[in-house]
Amino acid sequence: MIKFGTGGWRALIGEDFTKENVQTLSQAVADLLKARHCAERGFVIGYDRRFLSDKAARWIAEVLAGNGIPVFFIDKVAPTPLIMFTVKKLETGFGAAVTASHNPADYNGVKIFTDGGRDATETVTDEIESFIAALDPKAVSRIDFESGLQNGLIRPIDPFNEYIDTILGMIDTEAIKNRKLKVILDPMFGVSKTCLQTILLTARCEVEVINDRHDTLFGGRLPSPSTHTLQRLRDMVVERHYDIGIGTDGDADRLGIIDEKGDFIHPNNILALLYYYLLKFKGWKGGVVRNLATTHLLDRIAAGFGETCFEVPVGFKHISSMMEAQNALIGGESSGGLTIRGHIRGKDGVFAASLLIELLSVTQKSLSELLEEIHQQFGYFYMVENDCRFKPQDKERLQKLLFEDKALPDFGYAIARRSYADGVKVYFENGGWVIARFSGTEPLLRIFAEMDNEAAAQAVGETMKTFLTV
Ligand SMILES: O=P(O)(O)OC[C@H]1O[C@H](O)[C@H](O)[C@@H](O)[C@@H]1O
Repeated sequence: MIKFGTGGWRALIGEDFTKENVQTLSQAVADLLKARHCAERGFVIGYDRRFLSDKAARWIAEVLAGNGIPVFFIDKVAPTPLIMFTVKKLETGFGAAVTASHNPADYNGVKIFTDGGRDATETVTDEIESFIAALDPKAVSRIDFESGLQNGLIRPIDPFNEYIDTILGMIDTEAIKNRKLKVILDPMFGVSKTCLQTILLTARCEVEVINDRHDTLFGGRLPSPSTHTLQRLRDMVVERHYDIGIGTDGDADRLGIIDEKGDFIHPNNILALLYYYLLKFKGWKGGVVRNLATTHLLDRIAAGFGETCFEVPVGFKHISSMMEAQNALIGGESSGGLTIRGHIRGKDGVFAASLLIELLSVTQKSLSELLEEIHQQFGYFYMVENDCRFKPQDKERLQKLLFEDKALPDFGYAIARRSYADGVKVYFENGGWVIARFSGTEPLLRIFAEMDNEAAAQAVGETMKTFLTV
């Protein structure tokens, strides 16, 4: 079965991620391009370092070329944001990355991109799913990859320089050169190294890279930057006195940061740091877009500068749409993805990391100092995440309880309102909140709680978890 979730189609290799399904999906994409009369604009394809990614990228190219659609093929492992950037640059209108992003190693998948280098909206993925439903698997048209190269329908491209130079053009490299930062990079066996290392070296940072060999098992860890998965990076930052440690997820659209003390900077705080920096130090104007499981510290910063914070469901496609509608300055999620106005409309871990390096250089402050400044000014926010696995037979019970009965436990705080825009979110009168929602990328129920102190956030999260798991 091919079903799109929060960020593209992801499936277990050998179960649903099969050659046949990849070809079926590609034929449906070809049908969509023809139906929308944009087939002649072509299609960008790139892939990450996962098991079968390079082969699956060729399977997609063969079907699109078999349908007469010109394919721009990035024939080396590439960060997802670079592929999105290429969709924007070549104005193809559509493109795809073979990746399962931060999922476990036995997954792979396909992300579909649209105009301006952004994640396909639900309307587009719903349309692809309906083309799949209507498709006779025997009706897949394909040509061999080699024939596609020969007849020119498949064109190998190398957009690395343009992407790297564009990012270098967007950051203050002179300020970075003067600061002479010591940076350690952990690509988590993924694809960020070439771009990020080149950018940092060009800006004369001292750079060390760990975990960069090709290992489709990601060193046995989940390729998702977190306080646990970046343990080695944390140790090295402290032992070798780096100014910053940068971790990127499997396809480099998300990032995790370790500060000079070895502390993991939560993506919520990365967003707060960058938004505050752009407003205060660069004097830029504009609102911020966050999903409903991301810190409300952003609302406070926005209000402090006379700006607005916009809330959307989880999924970067929603962030992109709202950023566009509101011409917002920055948009991001607590899961570690962000972008800013003027860059691609999707999240970019390489760009976000480069901007943080600029922030360190321009402000001449450490991340922890700057974060303290923000907290002193706008208050303290603590978020806890309690993911729980549920058995498939339990999903129905949970859905009924939460969305039909609309039941809730007693959290001990007065409730201001609730939202059912994505899962259930309860907003307390004191500014705190808790959310429970089904992940669209993993078989998990995600529970997040944010309060003004850690103990309260833990307690609220636990109350929700106990209520749902008994
Ligand atoms: O919480 P989930 O539904 O698993 O989504 C977690 C994340 O997955 C992907 O990376 C999406 O691109 C993000 O937009 C989303 O925040």
